[in-house]
Amino acid sequence: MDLSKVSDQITKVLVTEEQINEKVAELAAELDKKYADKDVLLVGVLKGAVMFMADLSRAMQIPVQMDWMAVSSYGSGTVSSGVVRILKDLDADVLGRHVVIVEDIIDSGLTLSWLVGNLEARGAASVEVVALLRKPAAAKVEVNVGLVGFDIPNEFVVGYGLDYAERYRTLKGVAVLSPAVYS
Ligand SMILES: O=P(O)(O)OC[C@H]1O[C@H](OP(=O)(O)OP(=O)(O)O)[C@H](O)[C@@H]1O
Ligand code: HPA
Ligand SMILES: [Mg+2]
Repeated sequence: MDLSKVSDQITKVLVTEEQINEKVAELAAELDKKYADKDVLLVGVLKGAVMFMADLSRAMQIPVQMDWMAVSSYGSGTVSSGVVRILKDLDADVLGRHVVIVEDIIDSGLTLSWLVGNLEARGAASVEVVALLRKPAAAKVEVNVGLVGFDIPNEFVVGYGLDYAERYRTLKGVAVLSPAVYS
């Protein structure tokens, strides 16, 4: 859906569809170079990373496999609970494989720091993170991120996979949600 359809529910467009496309191509090229001769498993974090995973994986020119995990720390609110739950685990065994976690956003960092530790503990050969968005001012824990698309301000955003109470995921760009929608 075009951002213009919800102009009354957002305060600012942060990243346009065009900017996302350009950045996804850049990130894919970097991953192609880095993992040229490696057996790569892209791990998408449901549901937010669905759009990013679909675009990033197709922009890559090396063969990769995809798998998915669903973890949740937000529920229907706008602040992380800090408690990470596995809602759906991987189908693949990551032992000895090069894992690239594909995330839509690093906010507090709690989800990813937990996830990186979890996959390392399963014996992955390497675990790297590629995130489209990051909120540096919201970090509660440091996450060692390999690649980041855009650093954004500490405001609640929606679109390109990111939701508020399961809405707005299908927007083509990323925008700041008007506080009037959730207060
Ligand atoms: O850095 P953090 O503060 O941990 O926040 C980031 C995580 O929160 C969101 O997921 P959410 O739990 O909302 O699930 P969803 O992807 O299904 O919307 C987002 O997709 C990240 O996975
Ligand atoms: O700003 C956000 N928007 C939507 N989902 C999120 N999950 C973490 N941060 C965000
Ligand atoms: Mg969410």
